[in-house]
Amino acid sequence: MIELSNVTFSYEAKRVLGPLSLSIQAGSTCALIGPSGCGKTTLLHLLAGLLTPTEGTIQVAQQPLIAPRAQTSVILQNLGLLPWKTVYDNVALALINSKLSKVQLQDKLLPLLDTLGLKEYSSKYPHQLSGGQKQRVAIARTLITNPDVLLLDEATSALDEITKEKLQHLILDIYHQNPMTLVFVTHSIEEAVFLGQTIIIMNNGHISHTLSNPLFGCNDAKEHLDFYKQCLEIRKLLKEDQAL
Ligand SMILES: Nc1ncnc2c1ncn2[C@@H]1O[C@H](COP(=O)(O)OP(=O)(O)OP(=O)(O)O)[C@@H](O)[C@H]1O
Repeated sequence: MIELSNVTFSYEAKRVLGPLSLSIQAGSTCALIGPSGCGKTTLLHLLAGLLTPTEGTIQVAQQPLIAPRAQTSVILQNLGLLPWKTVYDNVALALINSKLSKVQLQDKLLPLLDTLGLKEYSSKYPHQLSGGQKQRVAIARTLITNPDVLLLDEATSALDEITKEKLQHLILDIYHQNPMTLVFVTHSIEEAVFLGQTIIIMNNGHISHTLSNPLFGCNDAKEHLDFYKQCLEIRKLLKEDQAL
């Protein structure tokens, strides 16, 4: 689904990523984890087509990626909600080019807002929402277009532990209902192990480790000791990388 071949990226003359080759299977989930500044967001922006590789190529769904794709949805760190639009209109914005009638739009939007626990907030503005509610609006806006690739940049980072867990379960449920290719940047080892089928550890613009995660997809993973063993393994690798 996603193929990177010898990709590098430089901001002005400074190379911050690569060369890096990577293959992500269609319908799988992939966590990107690593220390601050190692290039996770840059990689995600490249996958979104928001940045163009300095060298190398990226293919998504067998097509060269030369611009953002309509079927790829992205939630960036700032969420990109428009403060002057209501929850409903922020989500509806994703379908602005779809030529749906007002009623068709409502039929599509209201069930999704309901699923995400946002129906009662549909006429509220972003500043009237909590951090977790804003994250869910951003997720609703991306899901309404049925993306085949979903890219998340620290989607749960600003949230308290319980809200974070709820959102992680919601992301897993959404994935189970409609498995898209999900790539997410996280600073949380637990989030990587809970949501990542493949866990990619990055360091200094390179991939230092790629792990396949047998615990992925299990709703009650956090009830099992193996989950924490996997977390410890990743913690160890991250520490080893930083000691280099
Ligand atoms: N617009 C920019 N211009 C110049 N350098 C940049 C720019 N954006 C990022 N960088 C540099 O590129 C490198 C990678 O940044 P990136 O944001 O991809 O890292 P990250 O792993 O996502 O970090 P964090 O976890 O802190 O969000 C860093 O050294 C950063 O300073």
